[in-house]
This record gives sequence, structure tokens and C-alpha cells, in this order.
Amino acid sequence: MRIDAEGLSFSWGSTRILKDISLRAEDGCFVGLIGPNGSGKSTFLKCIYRVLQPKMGCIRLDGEPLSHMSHKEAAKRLGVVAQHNAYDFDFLVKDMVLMGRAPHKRAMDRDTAEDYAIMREALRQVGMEALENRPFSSLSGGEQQRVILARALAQRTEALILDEPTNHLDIKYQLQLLNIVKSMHKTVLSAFHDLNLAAMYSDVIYVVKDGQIYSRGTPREVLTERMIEEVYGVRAKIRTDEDGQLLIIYQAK
Ligand SMILES: Nc1ncnc2c1ncn2[C@@H]1O[C@H](COP(=O)(O)OP(=O)(O)OP(=O)(O)O)[C@@H](O)[C@H]1O
Repeated sequence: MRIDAEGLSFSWGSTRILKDISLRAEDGCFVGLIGPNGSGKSTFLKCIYRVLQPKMGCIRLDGEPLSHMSHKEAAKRLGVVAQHNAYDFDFLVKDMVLMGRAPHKRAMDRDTAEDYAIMREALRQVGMEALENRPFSSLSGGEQQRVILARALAQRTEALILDEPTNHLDIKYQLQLLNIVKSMHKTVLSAFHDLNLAAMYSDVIYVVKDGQIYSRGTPREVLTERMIEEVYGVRAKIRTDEDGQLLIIYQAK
């Protein structure tokens, strides 16, 4: 599924946060979104997953305006793994993941054997199958993040929006989460702070600075010493290892 954002603008009061941002994620493409703290990455992703309403602009899924779709219809097509997972009620892990099935059901439908099978498969994919009966609140931050990914996987959407999905995860699970997502060949739009991870997993990277797109292209085109200096104010060296992987090495001064 292709995701297009065209001319998105968003303000908090009189402060303009997003200034005419356009982005395209082609079908099956992993798009990384990078930029400094406060540059507008989360705000942009929230406009896509409809927590925020852009002041101007249009979001289309395969050409169809998102604003014409019901929330349920959109949730069948877009799954979300966001940064903060605060819930007013405590749920069991299995119930959290079963919530991912909701867009595929009517209001009072019971969970079917197929829903349970999909829930267990999703928990297995993130290595959490042994914890299905634990209260979500009793999990560590990283375990919670993996359950949220399992819920998005159980939703069986064509596209995933990831807002700093590896925030609480140790390096093994950062790589595991991104490997799982990458192996599914879904359309992915993911914010990253770690530029080396962005380079490893993204087909295309958009750089956001002050609510605007500063540059876009392949990791090799975008992740330059000049960009890192101009956008982050940090000196870095870009190297390529023997496997052709880009390496960003930061300079202390
Ligand atoms: N409710 C709000 N009211 C006013 N300003 C807000 C509100 N929420 C966010 N902002 C501001 O919007 C700007 C963009 O925030 P956003 O969370 O989109 O940035 P980000 O690029 O995702 O940052 P980070 O990398 O730190 O997560 C920031 O300056 C932030 O302070």
C-alpha cells in the first residue's frame, strides 16, 4: 500500500510545527524519518495515524483520502507502534494483542479461534508467547513495547507506522523488532533517533528540520557529514564497512 502525505501543515496555537510537509512511502518500502528533538517527526506521524488533524494538506492510502475513511477502515490498513504506552486499565498481554483484531470485527463479536491463533502467532514473533497471561503493567518497558508490536502485527495491516519503536529496547530487541518488521515487506514509516539503525533498515530516509523536509533519498544520499553537522550540530564521519553497510561515527568535539 502506498502512503502519500501532501502539503501537511500543523500548528499548536500560533506556533507552526509542520510547514508544508510532503512525503511518499511506496508499496513495500521502508521509509525512515530522522531529525532532531522537537523537529516534528511525532507530530507528522500523529497526523498520519489520526491522533492529530493537520490544518492543511491531505493523506492518501493508495490514492484514497484518509479523511474519507472511517477509523475502523483506516485501522484495517494502518497499524501503529508509538512511543508511550500508558493505559487507564490494566489488561492481560493476550487481551492487549487481541485488541489488534478489533478493526476486523463488529462491536459485540466474540474472539474466535482464528483470533486466538493470530494473537499467539504475533506473540511468538516477538518472543513473548510465554507471557500471554501476565498483566501488561507488570512487564518491563521493552517487554511492553514488544507486546505493542505484537498487537500491530495481529492487526494484519498492509502498512505500519512506528514512532521511535525501539525506545525502551536493548540492542538485541531493537534489531529483533526491526528485523521482524523488515521481513514482512509491509509499507513502513518509522521515526528514528539512531542514525545507524535508520541506515540499516530504511530504503528511503526523510530528514525533518524545523517542521520541514530538509532532504530525502537513500541512506547513502542523505546521511552525509554535512547533513549531520547542519541538522544536528554534530560532527561525524561516514564510513562503509566490508559488507557495504554505512557507519556513522560521531566526533566528541
Ligand atoms: N501539546 C502541545 N502543545 C504545544 N506544543 C507541542 C505540543 N506537543 C508537541 N509540541 C511541540 O511540537 C514540536 C514538535 O514535537 P514532536 O514531538 O513532533 O517532535 P519530534 O521530532 O518527534 O521530537 P522528539 O525527537 O523529541 O520525539 C516540539 O517543539 C514540541 O514541544
